[in-house]
Amino acid sequence: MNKVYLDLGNTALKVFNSQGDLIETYLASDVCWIDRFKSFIALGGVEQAVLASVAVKEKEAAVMGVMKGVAVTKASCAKGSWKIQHSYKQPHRLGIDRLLAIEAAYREVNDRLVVIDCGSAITLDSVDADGFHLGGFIVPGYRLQMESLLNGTNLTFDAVEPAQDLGNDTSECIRNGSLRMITSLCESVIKECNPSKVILTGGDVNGVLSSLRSLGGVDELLVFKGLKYVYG
Ligand SMILES: Nc1ncnc2c1ncn2[C@@H]1O[C@H](COP(=O)(O)OP(=O)(O)O)[C@@H](O)[C@H]1O
Ligand SMILES: CC(C)(COP(=O)(O)O)[C@@H](O)C(=O)NCCC(=O)O
Ligand SMILES: [K+]
Repeated sequence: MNKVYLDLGNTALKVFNSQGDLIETYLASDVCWIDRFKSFIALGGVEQAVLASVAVKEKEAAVMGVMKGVAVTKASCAKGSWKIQHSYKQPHRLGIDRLLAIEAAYREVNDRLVVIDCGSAITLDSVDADGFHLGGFIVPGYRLQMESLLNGTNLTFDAVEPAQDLGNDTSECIRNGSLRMITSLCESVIKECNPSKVILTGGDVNGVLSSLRSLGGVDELLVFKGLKYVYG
């Protein structure tokens, strides 16, 4: 497996091989995650890596520190040939995971699209038929919404599955409220942008936010594919 593709988000580090198989996942909440990643690299099979990182610099430095001896290419909007032109006033400020996801999606759809990434944060990005990034939205992901209520109020609640209905106890009101808020945001953006395709990605699309899958297609490999398209 000589070359790997790394997606370092605020919650997870995902390692893909060149075929797009997810071969390792490390959650930041796991105290030993960096040691486990170190053991993986110490196996010696990895010679090259392409890294997409939006993590805090300490976490990124820890990942880079483990990869001494590996030739690492760090993805950035300033490096590589992109089909997406974007709208950010300061281009380097756009999260590289967002840029890679819309790059991959646009290369496949070649038309107006909306990409929704449900991870630590939820991002929505709109692209026109010419590959121009019209802009987007960033809101706290589902877990962060729960954490902010736990941290900022006296509320306690259970881990019930969220649904779209009105809640009849505190837990239902909170969880369903967040799901409803996220769903409504997605629907209103889709309505306004009128894309020919909506693509959903990010860890929560397979779990707590799986009801969003009715809004479009799902592609868990968008960031990987973007890395592969732009950096080979
Ligand atoms: N402590 C945790 N234990 C289990 N799953 C978690 C934990 N924290 C986050 N997750 C889940 O991990 C997934 C991470 O999503 P992902 O899109 O990879 O996030 P990011 O790109 O922000 O790192 C989400 O489904 C999230 O709910
Ligand atoms: C918005 C994000 C925090 C999402 O990160 P994630 O949920 O994938 O961990 C990340 O794309 C980021 O740090 N972006 C930089 C700011 C911006 O895109 O405007
Ligand atoms: K995200």
